[in-house]
Amino acid sequence: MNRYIQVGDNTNITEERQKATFDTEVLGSIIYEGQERLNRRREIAKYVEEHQDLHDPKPRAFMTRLEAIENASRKIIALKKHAEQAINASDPSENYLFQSFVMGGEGHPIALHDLLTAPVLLANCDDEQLDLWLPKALNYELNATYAQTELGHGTNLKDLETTATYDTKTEEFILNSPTITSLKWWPGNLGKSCDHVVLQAQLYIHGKCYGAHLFWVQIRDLNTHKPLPGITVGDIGPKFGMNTNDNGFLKFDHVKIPRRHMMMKHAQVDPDGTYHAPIHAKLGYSSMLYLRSILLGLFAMNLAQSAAVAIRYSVIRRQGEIVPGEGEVKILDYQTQQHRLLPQLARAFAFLATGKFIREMCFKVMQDIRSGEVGLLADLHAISCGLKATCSFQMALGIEQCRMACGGHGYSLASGLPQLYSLAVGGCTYEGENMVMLLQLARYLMKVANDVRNGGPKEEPSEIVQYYFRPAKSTTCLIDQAYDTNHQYVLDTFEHASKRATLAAYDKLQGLKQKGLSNEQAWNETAVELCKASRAHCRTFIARMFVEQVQQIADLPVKNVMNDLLELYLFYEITEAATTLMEDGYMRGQQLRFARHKVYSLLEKIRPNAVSLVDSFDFTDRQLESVLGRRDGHVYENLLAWAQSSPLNKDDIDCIYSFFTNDLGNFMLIFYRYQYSL
Ligand SMILES: CCCCCCCCCCC/C=C/C(=O)SCCNC(=O)CCNC(=O)[C@H](O)C(C)(C)COP(=O)(O)OP(=O)(O)OC[C@H]1O[C@@H](n2cnc3c(N)ncnc32)[C@H](O)[C@@H]1OP(=O)(O)O
Ligand SMILES: Cc1cc2nc3c(=O)[nH]c(=O)nc-3n(C[C@H](O)[C@H](O)[C@H](O)COP(=O)(O)OP(=O)(O)OC[C@H]3O[C@@H](n4cnc5c(N)ncnc54)[C@H](O)[C@@H]3O)c2cc1C
Repeated sequence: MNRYIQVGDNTNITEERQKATFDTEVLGSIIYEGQERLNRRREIAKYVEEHQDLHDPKPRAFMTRLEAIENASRKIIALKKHAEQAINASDPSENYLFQSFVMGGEGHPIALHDLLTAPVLLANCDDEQLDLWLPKALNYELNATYAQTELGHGTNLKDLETTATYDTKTEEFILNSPTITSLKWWPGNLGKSCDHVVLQAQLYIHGKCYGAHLFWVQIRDLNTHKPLPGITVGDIGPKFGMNTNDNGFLKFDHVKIPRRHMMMKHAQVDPDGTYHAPIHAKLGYSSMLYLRSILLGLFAMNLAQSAAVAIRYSVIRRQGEIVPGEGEVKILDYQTQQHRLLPQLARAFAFLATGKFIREMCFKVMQDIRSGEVGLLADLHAISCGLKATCSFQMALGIEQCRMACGGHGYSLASGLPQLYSLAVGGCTYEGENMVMLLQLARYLMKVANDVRNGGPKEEPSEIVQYYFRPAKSTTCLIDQAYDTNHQYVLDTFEHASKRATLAAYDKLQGLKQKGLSNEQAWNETAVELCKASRAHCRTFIARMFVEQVQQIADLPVKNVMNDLLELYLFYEITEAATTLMEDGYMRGQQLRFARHKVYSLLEKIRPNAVSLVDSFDFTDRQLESVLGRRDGHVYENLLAWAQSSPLNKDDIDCIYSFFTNDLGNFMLIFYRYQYSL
């Protein structure tokens, strides 16, 4: 049952909805973790629809960067005025929903503040500091961002150059940017909007460097918004995407801040300069841990949005015949189209299940840290780094695949897909460049491999890596066994691939060290294999999360369709991992062919449910910002209306004609006449 069936919709899409074998409402409540949340989502969306001041005056594709930033500023102010009435403003998930409906993902002047300030303060400030700063942050009396990356260093935090030198005489820190490469570069909303920063700077006391620490620093006057003395700040210019966000640069010239403006929950500096180290050296990196963990759910939604656009469009678009003489088919009937799109949808569901697990694990770790417990920190750091890299990469490729699957119209900004891609692909870079993130997970996996090679773990291993220590049930792949209804053999296959990749990287690393290479040289020469191991481990983890999620579904029709998607995900991933699996003889050609055929038959099986599956996400047209992905399927007439709203169509003046009216134009006219004897 698809609840979106409506009179007046394009019949091509209505007939798709009539084919649904499951209730979109039930799946929707699973996606949004409960019927109540799904209902709230609808209420908030309805509120946004009903208030015109929360809308864009024209498609954002037709705005200049400046217009888009002004529009975003106007809307965020309107949004804050409406918040009391529209949502439970103290509930972060309602706030996030409301903002995403109104603002989209391109950014706005308080995006970073909303995303990070409260979590960073809560994780890093002592009680007295929290009392002073948190209420102001929550009441929007100030607007802060997270200033870590510098012109010269983003990845390698150990070599950040901004200094915070403690002066025992005045009990102040002196902030300085000693070189051009030490300028802060990239922080969101730093360019024009924010007045405070959470600053990562190297702490120096009596000439000794204690590494990067966090400071709370005011950079602009709260009344005039002018930079404070000693501060140079500005926007870094247009980017590949996220252009309504004013990512900025920042330079300090011996700016003084009070001692108590160092965030002192974990590390402290006494008035006399005595330093107290934190219980874990990397606690100051917790904002990255937090964001990497919550980003996975966002990646899932970005991918689902692009699948929603491309799948809906693919049942409207008719092109060519499959059976000559039977008329043009919907492009979704082509196997190649299904093969391009449906695995993206399956991955979106897989990432959603994974994101939920990691988000909950992150909240637990944050809670533990507050009570002085850091036992799970390394586990979460490793897996969240690996998953951030794996999911953002597959999401970005998936969105681009959806865009290309829409042919020419996918190239138009009317599809919404180029904007979604340019926004989403940033996730491969921010919060840690993807290769670097895979290598962080690999560090952790090498410790696991060391235990495997040396007689087992010294202490109970985390649940996430326990499979490395379990003996394999079979030395060959059994995925073609018909009775593998709970997908255990497929999971065994992924586990085999992870173990093999991890141990191969480990053995290579050890071999190189035995040949006399230093740890660092050996690491660099094994880096590609290390990344492979991380990806394989992430694939195993995601697959397990998805299997467990589907196993828990109570509603049979939904469970059936989700099981189809799950199988598609699993067998598609097997075909992707085939080289590794066949390299050691674990999988045979016959099994690879079995996996491929499973994929093809699942594509056919899922095809009738495709539109209803994406409908279950309950995306509003405002959210999708896509003429191709319109819920009512009226694509062509709206493509024309969209094109006609282009400022270029405002009048009939020829741009070349106006060019001819100036001197250079006259010259060009003479030149052309001469050239072509006009
Ligand atoms: C719903 C959400 C809506 C979202 C809307 C999206 C909007 C997007 C906004 C985008 C905002 C973007 C913000 C940013 O990008 S902020 C800047 C982020 N920067 C990075 O991520 C930098 C990447 N670099 C690092 O993280 C580190 O430098 C790196 C981990 C790579 C290395 O650090 P370091 O050199 O100090 O450490 P080592 O390699 O020597 O490792 C030492 C050990 O420490 C462990 N470690 C490292 N980090 C952590 C951590 N966070 N927690 C726990 N442990 C950590 C590491 O594993 C090593 O352990 P071992 O020695 O035991 O192996
Ligand atoms: C849209 C966007 C928003 C951002 N917002 C913020 C923000 O709000 N606050 C903030 O502080 N920062 C922000 N950043 C900065 C971001 O966190 C960094 O760009 C990111 O961490 C990558 O660092 P980098 O730019 O130094 O890349 P580099 O480290 O220079 O990467 C370049 C290449 O070098 C490789 N490389 C680097 N080190 C290694 C290594 N050790 N081993 C192997 N390969 C390596 C990388 O894999 C990559 O291929 C943002 C960036 C973007 C794009």
